[in-house]
Formats: sequence, structure tokens, C-alpha cells
Amino acid sequence: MYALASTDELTGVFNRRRLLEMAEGVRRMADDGNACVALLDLDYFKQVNDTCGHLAGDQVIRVACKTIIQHCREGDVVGRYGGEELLVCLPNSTLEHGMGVAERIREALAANTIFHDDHAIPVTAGIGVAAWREGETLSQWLRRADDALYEAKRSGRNRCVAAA
Ligand SMILES: Nc1nc2c(ncn2[C@@H]2O[C@H](COP(=O)(O)OP(=O)(O)OP(=O)(O)O)[C@@H](O)[C@H]2O)c(=O)[nH]1
Repeated sequence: MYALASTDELTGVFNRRRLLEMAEGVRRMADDGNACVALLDLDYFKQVNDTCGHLAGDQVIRVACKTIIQHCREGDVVGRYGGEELLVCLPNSTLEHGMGVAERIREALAANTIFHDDHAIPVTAGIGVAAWREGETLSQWLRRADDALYEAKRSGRNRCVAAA
């Protein structure tokens, strides 16, 4: 029951509620060191649904989660933050490390065309990365990651941006 209540049905990663609890745990641990969050949003995702169908869109979200997990290390937290928004929390991670992970995820997604029925679906994402700042609450931290993600979208998509 507990696992079901914590898990996103579509992808198997943490659902939003559990993800935020876990992110808060990462923030508390960061009191002694570093931590990063990377907020990823698939580019032009509405178009994927509109042209290839909702099931294809679901498949793309699943593949994106798998790709993220492949680039994470033990102790990292991956969850579904919103519809096509995925959050990675990286404990013991500097901004440099967080940007490196985000860049590898971005490259892997862009390199991997997804096939659904007979459709080839190119997938890219924007990623906003923020290192925790001392004294910052979880929502302030996530807000900075979201602002960086907005900048990634605004400046052309398929890119990683470090939060100010
Ligand atoms: N298939 C599928 N679609 C979803 C799910 N959750 C949200 N969406 C869709 O995700 C789309 C998000 O679209 P927008 O927020 O307009 O963003 P976008 O088209 O990706 O545009 P940019 O982010 O600006 O590149 C909407 O069409 C939602 O219906 C889901 O679980 N499955």
C-alpha cells in the first residue's frame, strides 16, 4: 500500500507528494554540505500528444524517466513533479556536478529517437539546475530551478541552465 501511495502510476518513479517529502529530506541533509536539484520539462510536448497521440506521449514520459535514472547514482531522488515535468534531487552534489548530470541526461534524450507505432518521435528537454543555498527553503530552492528552466525554454529549449 505504501509503495503504491508513493509511486507515480505511469512511470514508477516517486509521485509528486512523496517526491516533495524526499526533496525536503535532501534539503535537510544539505545543511552539512552540497545538494542540487534538476527540473526537467519536455520540449513541445503538447505537439507530441497532438500529432502522435496521448499514448505516445505517455511512452515518451516513461522513456524520459528511464533515461534520467540511468544517469543517477544511488541516493539520488527522481520523481514526477507535474505532467511532463520531472525532478531529480542530487544529494552531496555541487552545481558543477549537477550541471554535468543534467547535460548528460539532455544529450541522451536528444540522441534517442523514440518509436511509437510507426512514428519516430524526437525528444528534447529543457533543464533548470539549482544548487542549494544556505538558509533556503525547499520552495525557494525549487523556485530558482524553475526560473532556470524557464530561461532554458526562453533561450531556445534543448538546453541546461544553471540557476543564478
Ligand atoms: N500523454 C501525456 N500528456 C501529458 C501528461 N501530463 C501532461 N501532459 C500534456 O503535456 C502538455 C504540456 O504542454 P505545454 O505545457 O503547453 O508545454 P509544451 O508543449 O511541452 O511546450 P514547451 O514546454 O514550452 O516546450 C499538455 O498537452 C498536457 O496535456 C501525461 O501524463 N501524458
